[in-house]
Amino acid sequence: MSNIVIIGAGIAGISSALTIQKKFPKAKITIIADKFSPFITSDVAAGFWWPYLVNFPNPDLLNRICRDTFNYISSLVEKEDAGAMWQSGYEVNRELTEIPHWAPLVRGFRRLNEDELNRLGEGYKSGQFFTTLALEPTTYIAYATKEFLSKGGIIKQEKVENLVELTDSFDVVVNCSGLGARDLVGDKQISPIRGQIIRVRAPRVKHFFCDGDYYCLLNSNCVILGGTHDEGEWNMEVNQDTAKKILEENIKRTPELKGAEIISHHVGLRPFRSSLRLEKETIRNTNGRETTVIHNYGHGGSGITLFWGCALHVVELIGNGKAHL
Ligand SMILES: Cc1cc2nc3c(=O)[nH]c(=O)nc-3n(C[C@H](O)[C@H](O)[C@H](O)COP(=O)(O)OP(=O)(O)OC[C@H]3O[C@@H](n4cnc5c(N)ncnc54)[C@H](O)[C@@H]3O)c2cc1C
Ligand SMILES: O=C(O)C(=O)CO
Repeated sequence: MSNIVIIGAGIAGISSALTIQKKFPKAKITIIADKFSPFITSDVAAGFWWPYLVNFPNPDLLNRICRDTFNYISSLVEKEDAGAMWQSGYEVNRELTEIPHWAPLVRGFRRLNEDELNRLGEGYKSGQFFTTLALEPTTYIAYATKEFLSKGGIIKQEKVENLVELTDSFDVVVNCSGLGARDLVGDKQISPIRGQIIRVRAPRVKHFFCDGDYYCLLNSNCVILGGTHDEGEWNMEVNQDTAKKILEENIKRTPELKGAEIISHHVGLRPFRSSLRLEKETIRNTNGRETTVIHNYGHGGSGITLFWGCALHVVELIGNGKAHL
């Protein structure tokens, strides 16, 4: 039986494990990670489907990845325990922007007119109203992990010090280590973009709102207020002044937040890379053994927006050449 390992148990790792398990049902598939949900970056995410702080050089593949992920999340909405939901709202900008490439994917995309922009706040030059999805990562990761284990998947808690060491015992290694790739494979192109958020209870808020500086996004039983984006910042401590500013600025934009009950504060480090790394390499180790390594990391602020399309592409990269797996 062939042996496949996925490094990482975040949204990228667990989804890659599911698509691989579906494609190669006879393979032995193991997820190795040093940290698991609910203590990883993926858990901090609002789960909002919206390409943000991510680069990828192949626009056709990016569109396909966006479409595959959007369609997959929309298929999860009817499943009680998957954590998917629809939400409508406003995205506005202080500069003139083009219609985004993903506009045809979301529902009811409509550009806002000048009067609407003026009513939403000062200085907005363009914007749109649309209906998109949210997939709450912690809920989804639990849902997906249950499916992975039910089909014979194996999970191990361990920090991988050196990826090449795994090539002696695995036919395929899938690297979904997020920001950990900086050390795991010495990739200095990946660095953190620190984000701080607040989870609040605000039942009167019925629309999302984002304007490039701050955002108010819906989840099934809370509203998520953000969104700082500090490049190269590793500090994981909640900054109280930042929290106060996030709350104040969001109340200005969404007055229904007044009096909202604070549930919790969180900090996460977006795994930002000059370009999302979604590619294959073959490693021949010192014993002359060849192993296929697939890299799937560097999703920046869009890990939930891109995860399923990336996981499907991981299987394509492993390729039919491994049909015997
Ligand atoms: C504040 C904030 C809000 C966000 N909101 C959204 C949003 O609304 N929509 C969206 O699409 N994206 C959002 N994101 C981005 C999203 O969270 C990330 O892009 C995504 O979580 C990255 O997933 P990942 O699986 O690559 O990484 P992670 O979740 O960080 O998982 C990495 C895994 O690899 C493991 N690992 C790393 N190195 C090693 C090693 N050497 N050995 C063993 N295991 C290792 C870790 O333990 C972990 O299990 C947000 C991010 C932040 C910070
Ligand atoms: O803060 C982020 O990274 C987001 O994607 C919010 O949608």
